[in-house]
Amino acid sequence: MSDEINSLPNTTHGNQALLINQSENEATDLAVCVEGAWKNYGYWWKSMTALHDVTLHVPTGFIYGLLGPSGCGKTTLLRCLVGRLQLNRGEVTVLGQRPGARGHQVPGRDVGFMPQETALYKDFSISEMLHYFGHLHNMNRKDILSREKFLLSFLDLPSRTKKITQLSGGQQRRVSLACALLQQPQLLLLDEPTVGVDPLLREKIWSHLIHISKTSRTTIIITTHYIEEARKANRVGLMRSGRMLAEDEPTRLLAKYNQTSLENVFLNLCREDQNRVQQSPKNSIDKTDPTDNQDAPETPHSPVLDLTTGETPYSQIRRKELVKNPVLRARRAAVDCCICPQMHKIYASMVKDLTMIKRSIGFLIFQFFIPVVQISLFCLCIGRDPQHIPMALYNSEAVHGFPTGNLSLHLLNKINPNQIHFQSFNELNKAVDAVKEGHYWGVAVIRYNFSQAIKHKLISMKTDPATLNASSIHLHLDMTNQQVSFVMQNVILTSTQLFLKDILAEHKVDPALADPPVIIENPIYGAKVQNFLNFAAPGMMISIIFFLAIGLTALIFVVEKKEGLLERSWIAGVTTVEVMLAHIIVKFFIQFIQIILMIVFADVIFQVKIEGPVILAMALIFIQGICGMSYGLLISAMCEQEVEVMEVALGSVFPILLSSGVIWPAEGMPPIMRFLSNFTPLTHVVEAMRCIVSRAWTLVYFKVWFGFVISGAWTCGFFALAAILFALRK
Ligand SMILES: Nc1ncnc2c1ncn2[C@@H]1O[C@H](COP(=O)(O)OP(=O)(O)OP(=O)(O)O)[C@@H](O)[C@H]1O
Repeated sequence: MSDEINSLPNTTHGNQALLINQSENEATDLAVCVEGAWKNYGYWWKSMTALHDVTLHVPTGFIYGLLGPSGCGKTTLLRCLVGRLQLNRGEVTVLGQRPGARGHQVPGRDVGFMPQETALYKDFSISEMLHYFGHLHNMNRKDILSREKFLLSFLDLPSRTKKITQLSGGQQRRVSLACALLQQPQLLLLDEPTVGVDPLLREKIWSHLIHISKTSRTTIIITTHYIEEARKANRVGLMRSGRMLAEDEPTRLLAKYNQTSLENVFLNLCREDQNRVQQSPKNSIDKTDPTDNQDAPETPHSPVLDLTTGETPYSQIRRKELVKNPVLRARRAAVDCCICPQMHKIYASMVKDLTMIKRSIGFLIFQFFIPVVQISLFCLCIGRDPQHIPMALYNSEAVHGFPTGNLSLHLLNKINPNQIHFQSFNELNKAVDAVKEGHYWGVAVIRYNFSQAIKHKLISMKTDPATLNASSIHLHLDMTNQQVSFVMQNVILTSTQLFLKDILAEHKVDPALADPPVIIENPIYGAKVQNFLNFAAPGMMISIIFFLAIGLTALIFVVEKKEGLLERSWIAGVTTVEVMLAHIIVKFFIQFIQIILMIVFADVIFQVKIEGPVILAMALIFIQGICGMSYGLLISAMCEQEVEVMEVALGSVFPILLSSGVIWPAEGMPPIMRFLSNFTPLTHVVEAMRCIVSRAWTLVYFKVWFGFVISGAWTCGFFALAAILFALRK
């Protein structure tokens, strides 16, 4: 129950309590009561007022026609009634409580809402669409089927198995109406239900609405552009530019204005309103922010009070007490948010997600392939040593053939041709020019007296500069490619060491003399021969699943939001938590298969050895996938269009990837960047993954469990932010 309303003295509020005098002098309870409603869109100078001090009263069992031209605020008012929009000022009571109040079924089962856009899942059949809403409202299968049968025949719909995409625009609107009528709610809010409907069917729909309003006391608020069809309503409200010009029975309005059509009544009211606005000293009501004007006197145009018969109980409500109270509203919102997720709503959302997947099997297979292709390409293209590096060779000793005892040939034979591929030149200048032209990565130069000098150095222990110079290979390298030049130097250094050992052994000297004074013992972790792949692959596995989850979730939710599907589900009572839980459960299976395929490819085919428990590695990747989903949800809360999603998602991929130490060790970053990298959602998780994969660490190690905790914390943070943004941007 609304706290403020309860606290108001001298007012009688609530579904059963608030009574109004009808023209027939009957006492009728109010299903919907709106008092002094102001609604602004946007902030600061961009703000525009969509509702100006609107008052609306709909007794239970009434059909209320909400009329007015396009843009006058009808949809805004309906969205306030179902709790999708919060008023800036004023109060709304629907079926006795504030919409969205804890435990209230508005939004939820008690309200059937038909939005202006069709808001249907295009790939679903009519039956699947009805079943989705039926499950959301916790209806059993039998009830859903019996209502489905009735609605199909009543709304003149084609076969239940027909897809929404195969229906005409008018038929789609009727399916949308069927979804609103499905659970036989106490309150029906229909935004333009008769658009695109032929006159006969329009008549039938009206008869049905009148029938349910009489027999089951369903309250119906209907907006329409066809002003005359609203004659059938018990009460109409005529709106213009966000203001309620009049609210009364159609016959009484016709009598009061001495007119034969509601169109003319509306014209008269518009003229009166126009004069009133022109005479108003302010004349700038559209720009007024009601929240800045809370102490201003009542506006002179208080049409409802002017045009209804005399004093009503609502006029006793002190408007000033209905002003925005941020603390109270924040407290209310926080309490309302703490709703325990309900199984039937999660189930309905899961069935809906699975149906969507079923409709796009190709896309599902594609989803399985993406991580496999990405990890395979990564393992194939990244981290391997460059091979067959072309190098020029100028061997002075061999220019005129190889003399006996030629040691340069011996040395060159030690160099693996698969790693460095030499091309001999007879002139040094030509070899250097070929490097300058980019044909080779460098020139190896061997002096004419190399063999002699080597013997002098090793056997006779001569170390004068001339001997040292002549006994060395001279490398003139193109150092523009770090990895290639590193491999060239490394290969030539190791081969030379082997060559020296051979020479020493030939001359009965211990070859160990050629070893550098460093002994690399068996490593504590990892293999003696390491490669870049082992370093980068764990990070890549985490990143692939993380970024995939971001993209897919963000796109799915933005499309649903854009097409009004998410809003419709929210009005049917689903919460963001339930939608997300359903998404996670369904994605669990997809992600599970993705992770298995990726690990099999990396481990079995590309030999990325996972030393630790594979299950732990999979669990970490999985949790990071959920983190990606919640980040995707946050992106979808921020963006309105798919293009924006792509921009934000792609815009975050590289900064996160580069600063989290996935590609290059964080130890190589400047201190400030290294500090900042602690605050990316990947850094600690990737580190934990490396510890599991390379060091066989388990959860008893700090770095591993910290990775899990950080991933969970980012997930909760993204999710909370997304929920707040969704609530703020309603
Ligand atoms: N999300 C929004 N942000 C900013 N302004 C909005 C938003 N939604 C509606 N408006 C503005 O509020 C005013 C009322 O819009 P609303 O959709 O309630 O009108 P309507 O009477 O339902 O019109 P129609 O019959 O064409 O649907 C319009 O001027 C519209 O431009």
